[in-house]
Formats: sequence, C-alpha cells, structure tokens
Amino acid sequence: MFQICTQKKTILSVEDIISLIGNKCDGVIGQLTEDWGETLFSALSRAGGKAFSNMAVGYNNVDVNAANKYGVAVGNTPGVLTETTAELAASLSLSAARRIVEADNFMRAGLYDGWLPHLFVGNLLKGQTVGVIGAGRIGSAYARMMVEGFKMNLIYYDLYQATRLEKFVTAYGQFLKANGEQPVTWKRASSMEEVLREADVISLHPILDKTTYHLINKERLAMMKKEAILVNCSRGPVIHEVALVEHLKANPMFRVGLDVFEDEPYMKPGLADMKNAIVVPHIASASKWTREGMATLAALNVLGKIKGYPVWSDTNRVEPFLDEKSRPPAACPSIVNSKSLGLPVSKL
Ligand SMILES: NC(=O)C1=CN([C@@H]2O[C@H](COP(=O)(O)OP(=O)(O)OC[C@H]3O[C@@H](n4cnc5c(N)ncnc54)[C@H](O)[C@@H]3O)[C@@H](O)[C@H]2O)C=CC1
Ligand SMILES: O=C(O)C(=O)CO
Repeated sequence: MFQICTQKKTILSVEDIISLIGNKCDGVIGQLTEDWGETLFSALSRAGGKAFSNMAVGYNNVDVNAANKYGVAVGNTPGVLTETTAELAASLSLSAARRIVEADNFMRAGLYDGWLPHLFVGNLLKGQTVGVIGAGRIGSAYARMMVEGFKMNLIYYDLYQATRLEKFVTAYGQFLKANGEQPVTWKRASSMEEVLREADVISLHPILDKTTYHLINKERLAMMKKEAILVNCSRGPVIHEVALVEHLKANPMFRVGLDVFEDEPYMKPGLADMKNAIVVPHIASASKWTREGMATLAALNVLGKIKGYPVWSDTNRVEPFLDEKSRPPAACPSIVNSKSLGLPVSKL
C-alpha cells in the first residue's frame, strides 16, 4: 500500500517522520530537507523497511553509513535534473551579467525616464572565461551551455578529468575557427584558486561534503576579479554566506546568483538587501518534466528494492525509466550504497 504524506508542514522533523513510519513501513521517499541519520534508519528498520530514496540527486542530508548499518538501500535521482539545473545556473549567470533583476525592479518602480548610455551597464560574456568548480553531470552541462551559447572560454576544476567536456570544447573551437571566428579554449585547472583568479563567471557544481564545505570563503572571494560573477546551484554551505555578504558590500560590481543558502530557508542577515545579489528559492530542478522524473525515479528506487530487483548498471542512463509508454525496467534506477550492501547489478 502506498501512503502519501499530507502534513501541512514544508519541512518534516525527525519526530514527524518517525510517527509517519509507525510500526510497519517497507520504504520511504523523502526530501533533501530531512535529516536521515541513525535515528530514522533505525526506526525504518524496526518497521521492516528496506529502502529509502531522496527525491534529489544530492544526498548530503543522508548518513549513508547509518543506512548501511541497518541494511537500508539509499536511492537518489541523477540525470533527470542535469539540464534543468544547468539551465537555471545559466539563467542566473545571464541575469547577473546583464543586471536583469535590478533593471526589472527599476522599471516597476517607475524610475525609467528614458534611454541613457550608462543605464544598467553589465558584462559581455562573449570571449570571457567561464569557470566551473565541480565538472560532473550538471557542471559539464552548464559549461557546454556557456561555451556553445556565448562563446566563452572554459576553465574548470574537478578531482577527475572531464574528458567528454574537453572534447566538446575542442571540437566547437575547431568549428568556430573553420568559420573564421575566434575559437573557444579550455583548461583544466590544477587548483581551485586558479579558476577563481582567472574566470569572469564562476559556477559551483560540486557535491556537498567535508571537502567542499565553505569552499568559497573570505580569502577565496578576495582572489576573484572585482567584477566577477559567482553562481551557486549546488548546496548553500559550499559558500561561507556571511563572508559573501561582506564581499558583496565591499565590491558593488561583484555579483552573485544564488539558488541555495547556508541555512535554508533563511538567508544570512544583509543578503536580501544587496542589489548585486540575485536570490531564488532552490528552484534549479523545478521544471515539470524534471520534477515528474525525479518523483518517478525515487518511487522506482524504493519499489525496486521492495520487489528485490537488482540495481541498474548505469545510473546516468535513466531514460528507460521515464518512458511513459512502456513498463520501466525491473531494476532500481540509482542506489548509492549498492556496493556496500552487496546488491546485484542488473544485466539489462
Ligand atoms: N540547486 C538544486 O536544485 C540542485 C542542486 N544539485 C546539487 O548539485 C550537485 C552535483 O550534482 P551532479 O552534477 O549530478 O553530481 P556529479 O556527481 O555528477 O558531480 C559532482 C562533481 O563534483 C566533483 N567534486 C567532488 N568533490 C569536489 C571537490 N572537493 N572539488 C571539486 N570538485 C569536486 C566530483 O568529482 C563530480 O565531478 C548535487 O550533489 C547537489 O548537491 C543538484 C541538482 C539540483
Ligand atoms: O536534486 C537535488 O539535489 C536538489 O537540490 C533538488 O533538485
């Protein structure tokens, strides 16, 4: 039997979830706002539960070691939100570069008296350098949008080489050159600081873990160009938000586009007053297709585990699960602790 939570609260506490789990529960689909640790996994296990899935790709809200201890499979929803999230990062980059929110507010306030040469002058992206920190699925999709759409050069930093992305930029550069245009270039930075110093627009797309907590702090903000643009569609704590507010105050030409915040749903004091900040409420994956897809993948993760299905071999290849015209494969689309739990892999 499926049960849908109808609580009016947006964010459920651990106690709320324990009472919803009750004495008998096979599996749970949860949100990234919930704190899934020892307490919840032991409660789920006591109720007979074997599966939990975040309706999100990021699972920094989940203590996977605790899930392993109770033998609970942890699912997430990669792939289906890659382009949607990258598009929001691109939207924030453009909005910040061309000061769209400031200009919109100005217009609505009835302040527009007529065209002026210096009215809301912003940054031209063409020929500038886009920096990506965390060039995984979303970071690479964003990089491609900015390189292809705006002919920006790329510098990226990741723990791993983004070979496909590099090949794409090389091929696009050759195409531009063959057409008599300035070719775009790419560089894999050897440190994050290199990206911060060189890029004009920087977008953050790493996972949130110990290595990326407060990755952008006071010292690193100071390394960035005075007129740089910083975008964050990853997780709020990747930026030290108090330091960011100070930096925005001291550098009016520095602009940010933020989808995520350190203490969601709150913003640090002063951020909402900054004209050089664009703030949106964690909507990067909010397209209809993506949200339906995320719900489908999360449900199939839990259902698949309950039915004893193996795990899907390529978690990035999610299309077969999203085709409404055919039955989904008999597999769990993405279980992050499948190896620790020794779950079999699908041969499909
Ligand atoms: N704002 C929103 O609504 C959304 C936010 N996200 C966030 O974006 C994150 C990334 O998602 P995907 O691209 O699908 O994941 P992914 O796993 O494909 O990419 C993450 C990349 O970060 C890199 N990385 C890890 N530690 C790093 C470090 N210390 N320095 C530099 N790079 C590092 C990894 O090597 C990997 O390439 C998610 O974990 C989630 O937190 C994802 C979707 C929507
Ligand atoms: O999927 C995620 O990690 C989100 O933040 C929401 O889509």
